[in-house]
Amino acid sequence: MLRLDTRFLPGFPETLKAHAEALKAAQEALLAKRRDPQNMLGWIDLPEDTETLREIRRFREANPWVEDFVHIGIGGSSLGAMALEAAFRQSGVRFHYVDHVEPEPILALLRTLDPRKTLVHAASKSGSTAETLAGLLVFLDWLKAHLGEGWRRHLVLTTDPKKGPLRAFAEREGIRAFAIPENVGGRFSVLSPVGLLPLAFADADLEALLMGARKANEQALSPLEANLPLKTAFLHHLHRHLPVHVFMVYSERLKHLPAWFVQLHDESLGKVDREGRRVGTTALPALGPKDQHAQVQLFREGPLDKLLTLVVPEAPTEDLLLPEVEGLEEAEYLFGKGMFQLLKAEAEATYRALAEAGQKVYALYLSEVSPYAVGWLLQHLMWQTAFLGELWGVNAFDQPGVELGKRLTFALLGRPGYEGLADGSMEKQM
Ligand SMILES: O=P(O)(O)OC[C@H]1O[C@](O)(CO)[C@@H](O)[C@@H]1O
Repeated sequence: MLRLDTRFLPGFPETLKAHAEALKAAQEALLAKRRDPQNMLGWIDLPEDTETLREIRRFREANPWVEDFVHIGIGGSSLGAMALEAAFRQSGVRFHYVDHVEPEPILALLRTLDPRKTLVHAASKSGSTAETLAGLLVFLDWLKAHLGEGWRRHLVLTTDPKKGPLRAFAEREGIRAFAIPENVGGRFSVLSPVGLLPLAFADADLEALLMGARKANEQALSPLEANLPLKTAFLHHLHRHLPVHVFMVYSERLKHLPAWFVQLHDESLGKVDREGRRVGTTALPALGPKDQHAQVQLFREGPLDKLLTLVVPEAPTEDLLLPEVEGLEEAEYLFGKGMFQLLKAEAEATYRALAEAGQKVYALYLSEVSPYAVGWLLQHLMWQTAFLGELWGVNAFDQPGVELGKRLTFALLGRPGYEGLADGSMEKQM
């Protein structure tokens, strides 16, 4: 379960009420877009897709031999899987992420893997992302060299149901390929097979994850009083003059969650709006308590240019008692306490210290770090982003700003059709 705490933002409930009509209009405008698949709102329906869940389960059961799972994908095609697998892995399967194109770590990984026990999963909505294709080329070659005709059993793809080079390749070669629904974009795809397939090999509780996400859906479809994502979206809207948004999570298990959120927030909302204005706030990832010893100095005494969200678990799923040790009396105040009590106290202390410094800060409490609560949180954040897109007058589901860099890369690599871009005639193409 998720709970919002705005105790250091006085007047927020009244301001929220005063804007109820505008927020209702934003909610209605977003929901009206669900009728057209072009609007890319298919992520709302993913938590209901029990058929895909069954298929993924069957695939996992049919492949009990997997000891190493290599996930090739980048951005939305890897960050969510990585965040959830790190938090909820229960199996002994080892996970490796190829979400980069640096040769040395890939070579180092290949030297440790046994191809007979390795499953390679390449995930890409478009099926044409250069980094992902490069990784796939290397691993395909490696599988073929070691396994001959047996390589097909060691490769699984997740991509668009109809379009793109990966879909075509899967069909030509008869490789198992799961689908990201057409109307689901990469950074909203964590609850599609992009995230669910690796999580199935992690033996994570997928039902609970999806059940939690359905709770966020329930809230997002409710009137304002019960609509948590609309409320947090409004918090961001109210503070849109603050350029930095710190997303600070008090959970080691969720250490990769801020990176997933950064892509969701920045790539969805950093845009030119309908009036031609540049809008957006810059999400900054932070992890408590580690960043208390790295970034909090800046948050306390640096510029008052931030809205901070602290994500804090309310209870542990398991706790550790801090024992008494003779000779370490300096730590006496810790003796007999649960370690979680220290974590909670640090989160609360940082919350108060940041508010005292004059930063704008609110907390989102997670009942615990469980698949259910985190599924709820992820879907909540996707709704928050979608509502913000409405409030800021931008399309939260495209990313035109990344295209030029991609085209220039193609030109630099001599890809046919992109000639001229790399040699200074770029301006002509812009
Ligand atoms: O899933 P794909 O198509 O490989 O894209 C990977 C990532 O690249 C982007 O398109 C940005 O270039 C992201 O939106 C996306 O998550």
